[in-house]
Amino acid sequence: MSENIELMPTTRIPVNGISPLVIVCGDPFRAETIAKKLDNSKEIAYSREYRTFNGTYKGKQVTISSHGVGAPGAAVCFEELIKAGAKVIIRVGTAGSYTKDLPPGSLIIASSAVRADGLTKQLVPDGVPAVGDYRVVHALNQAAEKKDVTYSTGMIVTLDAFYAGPLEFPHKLYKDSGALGAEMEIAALYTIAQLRGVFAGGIVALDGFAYADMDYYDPHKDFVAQAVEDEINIGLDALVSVTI
Ligand SMILES: O=P(O)(O)O[C@H]1O[C@H](CO)[C@@H](O)[C@H]1O
Ligand SMILES: O=c1cc[nH]c(=O)[nH]1
Repeated sequence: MSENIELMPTTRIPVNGISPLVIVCGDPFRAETIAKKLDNSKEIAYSREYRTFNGTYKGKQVTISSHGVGAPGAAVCFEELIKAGAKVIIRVGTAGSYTKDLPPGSLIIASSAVRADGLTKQLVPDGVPAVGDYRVVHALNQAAEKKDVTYSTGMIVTLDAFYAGPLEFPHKLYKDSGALGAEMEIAALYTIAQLRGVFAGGIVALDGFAYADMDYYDPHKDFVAQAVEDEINIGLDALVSVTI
């Protein structure tokens, strides 16, 4: 008789088949890169843009999952991970910088995110902040302090659009309001974590300036690869050290 394992509908992640400790990233190939750092790594699901691995890092069971580009698709991943058993979720992503003090190749740990996305507007009222769990953010800071990296901790902006239309992105307004950079999913992660009672954090590698002309966007440079490698190690170290 075959075992009846319940799978989540969209990601095909097995219910109760993952670790409570989860790293998420946009790119399914980055999920594989992270999984290669684990002992006994095993791919457990690959559906649409959602690729999921289980393995062991520094003696603890962890899960790695990709969520694709943009808040709506990522939200499906976050919700299904939580239904399957995730308790701590750390996003390891990329972003554009708002400040010359954080040049491409450096890192941002997101203590909070501006909800400049559409998804969270359909979940919670305006004015509800998207905040990282203080223990997860602290664990990320502690792990970053042990590495030779340039990083800062603060507010990030989560946008839906990547390539601009005739409307100008309000990057200057966000920068002047204190934001350090822009990406596309952290506000969704923090909002959903707050709603579902789980603990989230995020770290991003800067691949350029957010206000630059995206026609020249190139996230495949060596210094970006190095920054991504650094943040993966920081994310994994934080994940297995966080006390909640
Ligand atoms: O590198 P990831 O995790 O995919 O994150 C960033 O890269 C994508 C845009 O190229 C968006 O998903 C943005 O948030
Ligand atoms: O959303 C993103 C991701 C990477 N770099 C950017 O400028 N924006």
